[in-house]
Amino acid sequence: MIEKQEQPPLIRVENLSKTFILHVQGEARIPVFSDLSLEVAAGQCVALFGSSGTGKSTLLRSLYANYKPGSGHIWVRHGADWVDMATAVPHRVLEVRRETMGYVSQFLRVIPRISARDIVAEPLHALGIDLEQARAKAEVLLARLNIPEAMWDLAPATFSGGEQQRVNIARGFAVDYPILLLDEPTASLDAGNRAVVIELIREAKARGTALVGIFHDDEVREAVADAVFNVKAGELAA
Ligand SMILES: Nc1ncnc2c1ncn2[C@@H]1O[C@H](COP(=O)(O)OP(=O)(O)OP(=O)(O)O)[C@@H](O)[C@H]1O
Repeated sequence: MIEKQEQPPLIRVENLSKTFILHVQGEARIPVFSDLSLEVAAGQCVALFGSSGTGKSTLLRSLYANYKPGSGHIWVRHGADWVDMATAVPHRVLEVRRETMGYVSQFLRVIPRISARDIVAEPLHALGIDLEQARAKAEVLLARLNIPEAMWDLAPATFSGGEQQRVNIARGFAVDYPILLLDEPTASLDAGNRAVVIELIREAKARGTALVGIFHDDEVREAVADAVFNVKAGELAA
């Protein structure tokens, strides 16, 4: 029997705690989670789980260094180094985001007058990929996500919610990041486009990407997640 090769971890969360302090409301304290530890390996997809308000989004945003945790570490494998996103200086955070860690948020940040094609191509071009090559990859992704060709030259400000979300997903998958964070990537998609997103996630896993996501859709979670992390209990279950 051939033993399954153990994959190396790409994310190591250690004893992470977060309390929001509302300075404009009399220093009110909102404890969200404490002492969370979690490892995510190459090729593994971990779904964050918990009822509304347990801190799934807060954890995901902390991994991306949008929020600063109160204590603990978020080690991410960045090339040959380990970078702690909890303490990294801003230029290091930006470097990790550019090269190592992608993030698909729920909503597209539209940029006036920039076409859908260029919004998707931009993260690749930022890595030094030739613009025409980056645009070609953007077109493949936009086509897979069923954005009609006639819309590729348009700025997505006027697109529907689902169309904007699909442009956002295309942008998130443009670069083959070693780590990808997904915040409800299928929230406003129909069944056909949900299936495309499932395929994209499976392809990323096969390439060795480590994924952490929030999937409210049971069907999507079951199709892609290898393990579920209960944010309230701080426990990982297969
Ligand atoms: N920027 C913020 N400032 C203050 N409190 C916040 C902030 N973001 C989240 N919270 C609080 O932290 C707690 C966790 O919120 P979070 O959005 O992480 O939960 P969630 O599990 O993702 O919920 P849902 O499933 O409803 O999206 C909530 O009580 C929320 O009010």
